[in-house]
Amino acid sequence: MASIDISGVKKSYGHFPVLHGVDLSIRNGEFIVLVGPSGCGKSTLLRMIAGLEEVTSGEIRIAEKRVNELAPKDRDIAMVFQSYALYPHMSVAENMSYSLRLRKTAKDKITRVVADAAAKLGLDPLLARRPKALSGGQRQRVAMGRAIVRQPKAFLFDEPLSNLDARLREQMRAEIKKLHGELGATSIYVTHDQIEAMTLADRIVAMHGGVVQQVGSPLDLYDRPANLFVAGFIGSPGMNFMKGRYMSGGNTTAVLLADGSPVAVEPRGGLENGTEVTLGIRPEHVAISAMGAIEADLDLVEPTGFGIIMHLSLHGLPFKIFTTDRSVLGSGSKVRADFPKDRLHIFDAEGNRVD
Ligand SMILES: Nc1ncnc2c1ncn2[C@@H]1O[C@H](COP(=O)(O)OP(=O)(O)OP(=O)(O)O)[C@@H](O)[C@H]1O
Repeated sequence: MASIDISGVKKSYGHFPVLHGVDLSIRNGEFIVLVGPSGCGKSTLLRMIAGLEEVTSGEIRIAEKRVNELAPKDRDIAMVFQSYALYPHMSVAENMSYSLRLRKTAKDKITRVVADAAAKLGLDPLLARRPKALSGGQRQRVAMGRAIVRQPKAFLFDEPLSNLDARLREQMRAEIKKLHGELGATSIYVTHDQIEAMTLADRIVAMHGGVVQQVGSPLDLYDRPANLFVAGFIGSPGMNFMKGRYMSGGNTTAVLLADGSPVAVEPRGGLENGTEVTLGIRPEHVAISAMGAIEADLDLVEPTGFGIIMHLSLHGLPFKIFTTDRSVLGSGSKVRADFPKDRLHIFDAEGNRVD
């Protein structure tokens, strides 16, 4: 196990910059998830840590040792890919033991380590099979088994579950989390799936356009998103945004929306009167109420079983409410609601959070 330190890391392909300077310190044993939309540079960052891509500038240290110039095989890390990358002509046991055999590890130790990993992953009955006789989930487990037996300093995961169907993904996600609890190994996991990021991470690194937008615990990012990008990316259905002007005077502080209607907010010391802001509220935090100050037109209702997503228009703009109260289904074409003050987020003209 090891800490991983990334300082001032930049990457360009030719003249095209892909990462604009990443600083990140990962503690020994921590589970870090790099999350962001396609093209944000998360795989490039992971591949640089693995040694599969050169670092253009900056430094990467694993267990406090600079690794920029080290070949992947000398970095003592294990990578688990979405494609599994198993050897088709080898059995499960042979696939799992391959790296140890290469290192000329003693036979009895190999047997013991492979048996341990197989037991942890529920692979005992499959050890003699070839990969083609396994399901996608079982292959993914073998890929993890192969990583575990090496007892590396860190595990790097590149979208390992994206080839699996939704139910299996959920199951494997829980298994990876449980395994991390048992092994306590430093792990970096890349995904574009924010649910995977929320459920797995000790800390999430949210990326966009080659820039780290926020680093924090899953609930930090959910409760206090640093900017509009993180606010919109984390949470499903996504946060509602409304443009307006911040007004504070006397006993009232409000954001005046485009149509002039006021939404009462807590005062924000850093904002001047009249500043343009974006107000945000999550669909699950809107309080439906017959006496509510906000009135919106109901366009569409999506019952998900667990709850109901209501698609509305508020002053002509799309707006969503999520509720588990089924009685709203009979509520007609208008919905009244309140925005609880403590659930409102305010972002300044640059899109940064204001508290
Ligand atoms: N070998 C390469 N040569 C040129 N550009 C590249 C190369 N590899 C990646 N890029 C570009 O770098 C950017 C970041 O790619 P990267 O694969 O890291 O994104 P990502 O966030 O992992 O996206 P995805 O989820 O789609 O894999 C993209 O714009 C991509 O087109």
